[in-house]
Amino acid sequence: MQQPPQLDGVKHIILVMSGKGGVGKSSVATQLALSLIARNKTVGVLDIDLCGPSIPRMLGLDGKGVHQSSAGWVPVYADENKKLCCMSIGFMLENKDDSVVWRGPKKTAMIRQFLTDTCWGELDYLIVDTPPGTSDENISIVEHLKAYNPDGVVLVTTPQAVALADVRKQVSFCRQVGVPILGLVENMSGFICPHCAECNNLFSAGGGEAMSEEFAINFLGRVPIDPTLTAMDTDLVKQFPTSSLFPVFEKITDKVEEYATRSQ
Ligand SMILES: Nc1ncnc2c1ncn2[C@@H]1O[C@H](COP(=O)(O)OP(=O)(O)OP(=O)(O)O)[C@@H](O)[C@H]1O
Ligand code: SF4
Repeated sequence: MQQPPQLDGVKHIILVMSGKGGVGKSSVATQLALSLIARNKTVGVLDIDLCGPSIPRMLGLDGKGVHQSSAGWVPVYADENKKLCCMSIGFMLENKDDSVVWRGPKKTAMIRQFLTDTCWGELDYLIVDTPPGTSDENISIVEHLKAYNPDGVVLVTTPQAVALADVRKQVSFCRQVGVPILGLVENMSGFICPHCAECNNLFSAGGGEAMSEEFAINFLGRVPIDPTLTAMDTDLVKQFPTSSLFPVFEKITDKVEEYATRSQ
């Protein structure tokens, strides 16, 4: 398949996936992007969760729209310095609560259009937030990006056994479709007490680390539950650098940058 020309200026492509819904995949994708822009990188976030797009809400961009220019779709910028741009079906719905009820071929066509018709410009990183599991969207994005050699996948799970079992399927999916796995993040791992900022383990911790060893993949880190995160949702871009999750993501981002070695 021909390389989409709109991605010519993109240095690294990272997909964020999870086997199960609600484990914090979009949060991890967003926080990784915010951590990268704090390092002065330029970042694009492509939300291909067509049936449940959450990136616009997470970045406080609900109600914003994508503009059409002569060169293609202009993504929505999330910050004043234009370091972070986003593309999501959520920017194209008349009402944010409208549901997208599409069959596979229409979803595939939309994903292709996101890649080929968006003016991504010069980006250090394009982070692709995917729907949970091994849906049509996940298969399409991997097929479309294959010609472009994505750096790999960041897998997200939670400590509960069922999410860990689902991650096994996701590892197998990545291996079957031939996309490298950059590593695994264990989200909602422990709880930061709002009173004393101490981190307590709610569920047994360490499952993600053990699973990483079992599958010979990198363990990127544990992200605790931070009760202030939901409150930050509306202004995450400004508040994230001062949040308790920022130092956690610094370490995760160090590893992601180290492993994202796709040749250009
Ligand atoms: N570490 C965390 N601390 C506190 N809240 C979190 C954390 N991670 C995620 N959340 C919250 O959990 C909810 C679900 O997270 P998110 O939307 O990122 O999950 P997802 O896996 O992308 O879901 P979906 O299956 O819908 O794509 C969000 O409200 C988010 O703010
Ligand atoms: S961690 Fe400490 S401050 Fe927080 S709720 Fe428990 S006992 Fe209270």
